[in-house]
Amino acid sequence: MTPAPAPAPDVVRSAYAQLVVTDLAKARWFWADMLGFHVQYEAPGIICLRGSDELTHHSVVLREGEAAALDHIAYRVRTPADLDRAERFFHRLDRPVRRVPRGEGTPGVGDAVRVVDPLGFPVEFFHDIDRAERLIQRYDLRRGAEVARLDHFNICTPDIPAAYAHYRSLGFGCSETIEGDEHELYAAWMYRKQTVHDVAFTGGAGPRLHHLGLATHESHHVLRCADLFGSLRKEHHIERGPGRHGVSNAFYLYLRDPDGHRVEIYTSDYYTGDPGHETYRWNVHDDRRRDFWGNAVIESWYREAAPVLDLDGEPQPVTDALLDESSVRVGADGLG
Ligand SMILES: O=C1C=CC(S(=O)(=O)O)=CC1(O)O
Ligand SMILES: [Ca+2]
Ligand SMILES: [Fe+2]
Repeated sequence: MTPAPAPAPDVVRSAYAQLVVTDLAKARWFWADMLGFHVQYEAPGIICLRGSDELTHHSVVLREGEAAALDHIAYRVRTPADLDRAERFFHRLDRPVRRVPRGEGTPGVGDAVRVVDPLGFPVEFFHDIDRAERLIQRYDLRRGAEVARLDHFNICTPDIPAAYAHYRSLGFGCSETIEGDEHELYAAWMYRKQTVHDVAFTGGAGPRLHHLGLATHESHHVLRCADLFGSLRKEHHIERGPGRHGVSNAFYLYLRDPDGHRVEIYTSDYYTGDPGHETYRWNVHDDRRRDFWGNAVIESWYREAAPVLDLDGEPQPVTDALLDESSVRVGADGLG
């Protein structure tokens, strides 16, 4: 008899991502100088970064290594007791689970639980993290895109319904979906904090990291970011946009860092915190779903994503997609 699922940990929000980059100096230029992250901590081979609004140690960690990859994504949980819940929850699913005491994991983070979730992603759950100086009104320190905070993870996975079911079992709400005529699920946006998403699923070979969503306060920060890359003859870092999303209604720009890690500069989505918040469902044939103005989605955005590591730092094998949205002939995408 299948044992009942253990109570889920109480996830507060998507909190940080640790990326492997092959040249820390080049990455520092992109993430700090161009995006405007503040360097909270740096030591040989590692940099911890945070946005202007963030009051904890970091939201992005760059670790130097041989090949670009996602080391892990991390969710903050509400209480220390939620670490035990996370450990039991994923043990019950017969998934790899590892306790990481403060000092043995990511700098600034307290005791943590790391797992490989049922989708194959390396995920950390933590409660304690060092506080950091309030920079919210230090306008004198803002630069580049002036990123304010990490907003979301977007992950590539071959089985969107399985991803949806897993995150529902963790208590995530669903703000928006992209569905076929028979309601087959192509993509979903899911949340714990009271905005459009903490995590979203893009159909494709996986487990792979599609992008990190970084929030700025205003659309002019998104535009300035694009202008800065253009001015410096670094326009090749711009992959998609600027534009207005259908899903989320956010104003966006997608960039690729020196290792190809994708980031989204993202602003002006909406509140989802009331009881019974209703999911908004887009049809996969609606040209406005991914760009509200009907602009095509560049093929690399559907095809390219970063590999992820297991708990021992080894790359995870990927499984091909079950559904391929880019093969759905949609006028705006125009992809065959
Ligand atoms: O954050 C996002 C919000 C919307 C979209 S989409 O391109 O509009 O589907 C993509 C995205 O997941 O990056
Ligand atoms: Ca380009
Ligand atoms: Fe996004």
